[in-house]
Formats: sequence, structure tokens, C-alpha cells
Amino acid sequence: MKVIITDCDHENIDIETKVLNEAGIEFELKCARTEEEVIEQCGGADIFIVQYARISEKVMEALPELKYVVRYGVGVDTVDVEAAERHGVQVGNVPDYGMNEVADHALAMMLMLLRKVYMMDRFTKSFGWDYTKAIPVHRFCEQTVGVAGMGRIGRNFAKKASAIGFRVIGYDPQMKQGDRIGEAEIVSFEDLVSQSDAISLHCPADGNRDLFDWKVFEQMKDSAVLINAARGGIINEQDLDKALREGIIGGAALDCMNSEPMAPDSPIFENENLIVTPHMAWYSEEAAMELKRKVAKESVRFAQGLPIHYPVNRLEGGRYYE
Ligand SMILES: NC(=O)C1=CN([C@@H]2O[C@H](COP(=O)(O)OP(=O)(O)OC[C@H]3O[C@@H](n4cnc5c(N)ncnc54)[C@H](O)[C@@H]3O)[C@@H](O)[C@H]2O)C=CC1
Ligand SMILES: O=C(O)C(=O)COP(=O)(O)O
Repeated sequence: MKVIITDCDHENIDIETKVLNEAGIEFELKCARTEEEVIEQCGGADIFIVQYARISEKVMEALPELKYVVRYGVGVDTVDVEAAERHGVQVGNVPDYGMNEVADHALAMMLMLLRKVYMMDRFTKSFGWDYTKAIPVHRFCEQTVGVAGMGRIGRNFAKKASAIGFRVIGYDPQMKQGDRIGEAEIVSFEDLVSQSDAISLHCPADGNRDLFDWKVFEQMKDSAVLINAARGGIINEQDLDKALREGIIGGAALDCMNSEPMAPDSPIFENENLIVTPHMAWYSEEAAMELKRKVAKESVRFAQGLPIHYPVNRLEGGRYYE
């Protein structure tokens, strides 16, 4: 079988090269992102390792030899998973490479907001010396953190937030209110929104477009902060901009945005109580290496007819490692 790495932002592909070479698997690296680029440049492969390349139904129709698409990452937003099912294409991801990193990043942004570090950093560097600009800051152990999405990353985040001393509540449509999942008590969406001093999003984009919009912001405490290290689109950014400007909520931190890179003229970035990072919550040197090793190893398993560890769709007759 032949592997094509359709696109890769990482600095080098030494790890992928080593794993695929050791298994004797032929592979090529391309630089294809759009449907057209993928169709033009990536014909003849059984397996795609993709980062941001768009693998649509059109691509699958044009490249019928394609059997397996594995993504460098958790989210498979750029792959049409339903079409893959129709075309008999197995889709895979790496769900467990950066669970600590994303939880740590969300936590770091949340602590910066709650302790007003971001704001005091700017103020102090412009030769201001006045902590009262940060008022009010509250004791962590008297505050409640809400986790929307209690999957792998959400549970990890809940554990870390609880270790710091926060009361932690969680909402997840797959979980029952009143249950305890790890460190969090499961509550209704309404309770999560109205009781939390900070809300961290850890749910997928699929099915959750504009989950946090004006109506929800109005139910939040006016001092509450919102953290998104999940996906852009879960928050309605126009409504968030308005909520930040009008003091409907206390602040926000976005690692993920609707448009990435963000639209340069978006007024949301004028808000002083907003922190942004460039979709980097997943990143650490260690996570990047783990990710590269795992996508390559999954490709080798598929090529050798062995069960893969991380199926996203379940094809009839597919082979999965349970
Ligand atoms: N910023 C970054 O660098 C990274 C972001 N991510 C994103 O983080 C998110 C979470 O990843 P995982 O924890 O691995 O996923 P997961 O699949 O383990 O957990 C997601 C959970 O969200 C729940 N959920 C679905 N709709 C919901 C809703 N409306 N409200 C509350 N919960 C809801 C699901 O029931 C599930 O339990 C994904 O969107 C993923 O793409 C993942 C890695 C890196
Ligand atoms: O693993 C994921 O889903 C991530 O969000 C990591 O970032 P990316 O999707 O590669 O921009």
C-alpha cells in the first residue's frame, strides 16, 4: 500500500519517515490543502495522512483507490466522515495525544483571566503600578468552574481545576444530572451556565454551532469568563464581542476561532478582556512527537491489515482494536 502525507505544518517528518521506512511502506509528502490540490497531487494512494487538507466526497469520488484517512489530531472537521462511510473509506484520528496540553492551556487561560494577569501585565508594562485596576479578584476555592463537554479533555481539565481548589460542575448530553464523573458533578446546561464563574468548552463543533450565543451570555454571571480551546463556531463571535463590550460577561479566552487565522479586521480583538492564542492548545514538543508517531503507526497497521486503534467511523467488515 502507498501512503501520501497530503499536508503537514510540522517542521519535519523525521518520525513519520522512520516509522514508515522501517515497515517498508512507500510514501510521499505533498503540500495539498484544497479539494483541487488533493485531487491533482495525491492520486494513487491507499492511505492519506492529513492535517488541514479537505477530504470531501468529491475527493473520494476522484480518488477511488483511497481506503484510509488518518488525521494529525483529534478533530476530523476537514474530512467528510459520512461520505467516507458511503465510499468505504475508513477515517481515523489520534484522540489521546494532547489531552494534558489542551487541559493545561485552557487552565492557563482561565487562571490568567480570573487573576487578571493579562490585564495587569499590559498595564504594568506601560508603567502603571496599581493593583486596584484588577478589582475584583476572588478566591479560587470559593469559585465554581463549569466544564461543557466531559470527554477525554474535559475530564482532564476538571481534575486539574479541582486540584487547584475550584468546585467543578460539568454538562454533557451523554451524562446524567446528579452523577459524579471524576471530580465534577453533572448538572443541566442551564445550571452550568448560571452557576459558573468560569466555563471551559470541551465539546466538538459538530452539532454545537453557536451553542454559546447572546441568550446564553445573558444567563451567565456578569463576572464569568468563557474559555474555548475546543473549536471555533461553538461560540457566536459577534454575540461574544457584544457581550464583552457591554459587560454582560467578564472576559473570554479563545484558542479556536471561526476563521483561522482570524479575520484581521474583526472588532472582537479590540476587547481588553479577551485573550487569544493561535489554536495551539494541543501543542508541546512531546505531544507533537506522539502525534506524528501515532499517525504513522496507525497507517502501518492499516497497511499491514492489522486492526487500527482509533476508528472515527465504523465500516462494515472494518478491523478495530477494542
Ligand atoms: N485547541 C486544540 O488544540 C485542540 C482542540 N481539540 C478539541 O477539543 C474538543 C474535545 O476533545 P475530546 O475531549 O478529545 O473529545 P471527546 O469526544 O472525548 O469529548 C467530547 C464530549 O463532548 C460532549 N458533548 C457533545 N455535545 C455537547 C454539548 N452540546 N455540550 C456539552 N458536551 C457536549 C460529548 O458527549 C463528549 O463526551 C474537540 O472539539 C476537539 O476537536 C482537541 C485537541 C486539540
Ligand atoms: O487535534 C486537534 O483536534 C486540534 O485541534 C489540534 O489542532 P489542529 O486541528 O491540528 O489545528
